[in-house]
Amino acid sequence: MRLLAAEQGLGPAAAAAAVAVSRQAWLLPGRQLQWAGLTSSASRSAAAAAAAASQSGSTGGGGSGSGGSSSSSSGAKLKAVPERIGFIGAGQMGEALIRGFLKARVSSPGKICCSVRDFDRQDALERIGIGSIFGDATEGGSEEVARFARIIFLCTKPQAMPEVLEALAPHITPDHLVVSIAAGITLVTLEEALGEGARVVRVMPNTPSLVQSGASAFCLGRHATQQDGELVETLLSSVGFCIQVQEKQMDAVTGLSGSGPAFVYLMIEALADGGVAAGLPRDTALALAAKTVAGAAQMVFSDDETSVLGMVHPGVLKDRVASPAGTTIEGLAELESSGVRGAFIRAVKRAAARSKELAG
Ligand SMILES: NC(=O)C1=CN([C@@H]2O[C@H](COP(=O)(O)OP(=O)(O)OC[C@H]3O[C@@H](n4cnc5c(N)ncnc54)[C@H](OP(=O)(O)O)[C@@H]3O)[C@@H](O)[C@H]2O)C=CC1
Ligand SMILES: O=C(O)[C@@H]1CCC=N1
Repeated sequence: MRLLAAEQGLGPAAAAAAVAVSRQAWLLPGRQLQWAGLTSSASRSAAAAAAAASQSGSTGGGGSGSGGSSSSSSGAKLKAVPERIGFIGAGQMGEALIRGFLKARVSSPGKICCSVRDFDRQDALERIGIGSIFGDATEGGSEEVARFARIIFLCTKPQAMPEVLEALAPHITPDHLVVSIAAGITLVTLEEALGEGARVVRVMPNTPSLVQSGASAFCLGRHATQQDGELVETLLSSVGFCIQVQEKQMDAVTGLSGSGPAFVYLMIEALADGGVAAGLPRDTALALAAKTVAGAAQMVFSDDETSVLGMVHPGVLKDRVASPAGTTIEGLAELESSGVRGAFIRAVKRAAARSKELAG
């Protein structure tokens, strides 16, 4: 398209517009995109705000800390959530959420409790100020969490969920909202295990929530109210981007944004290896690789003449980097001949399929 514009003697602006037209095919006509409950009419500013927040650094979503409000990563003022929050399991993802909520000041250490199994976990949580730490969820911990909190996050491995749900079920009342982050575990499984009328939300967060740059999706169970959805959205928005999806999309979300950080880390590591191979010291190579990935991701959310719903198509951005007969196109050709694009697609599909398998 760019070549065509040049052949027609168009200037850079007209050429950019021509590229925009070609790239807009990626958005289906009339498509409604929902970002954290916002409809497409508002999503451009939400996406731009998300990018602005992430540009402000790792604490970009952090709140003012006064007056009981904080800022979401979309820049909107969030009210601190008054309800007490319990975590059953607080490992990699549970602790990332706890730290993220605290950093965003959407909750406070006195309003959070955890059920954990080992002393290391207990120490780590005490160091961030959590005072109410209970033992194994299958040995009384769930009862104590249910007594302490009205919102209960289930953050154990999917394989541990049957016994955790069995232990928790007798203590769940209509006042509780149960939020599961377990890959693959369906709303029906959660609702059946927790008993008739249980208010359940299924969430797929990711670990960058720790630094207010998470990407989460959620779906509501049969008995969860709109207010429950708004509450979960408030919490997840405080630690990054959040979007409501249909449950049938949750395995795909898991394969993409749940597992995705690991795929990107592998890419950063490989880029840094390339830098070392080309002669850079390891630390310089790693810093350049990670900053390049972060900056490239932010560019997708930049608002230019080609953007649609606040996003620029990555193909447009890629084309702007690659000069004719330059360095980038040589590297891109190498990636394409190595099948990297297909490898990423297959990685997401395989991870999504594994999420489906975990449903049992
Ligand atoms: N890691 C990630 O990036 C993401 C994970 N998830 C989901 O989050 C969940 C947790 O994953 P992750 O944080 O990685 O796993 P971790 O193993 O790091 O954390 C799970 C924690 O749960 C604890 N636990 C297990 N059984 C009990 C019990 N009966 N009572 C109290 N605590 C218990 C474990 O303790 P112990 O160590 O003693 O076994 C562990 O600390 C999974 O369901 C996963 O699918 C979702 C999105 C992203
Ligand atoms: O690897 C896993 O199973 C979890 C779910 C998504 C990310 N980590």
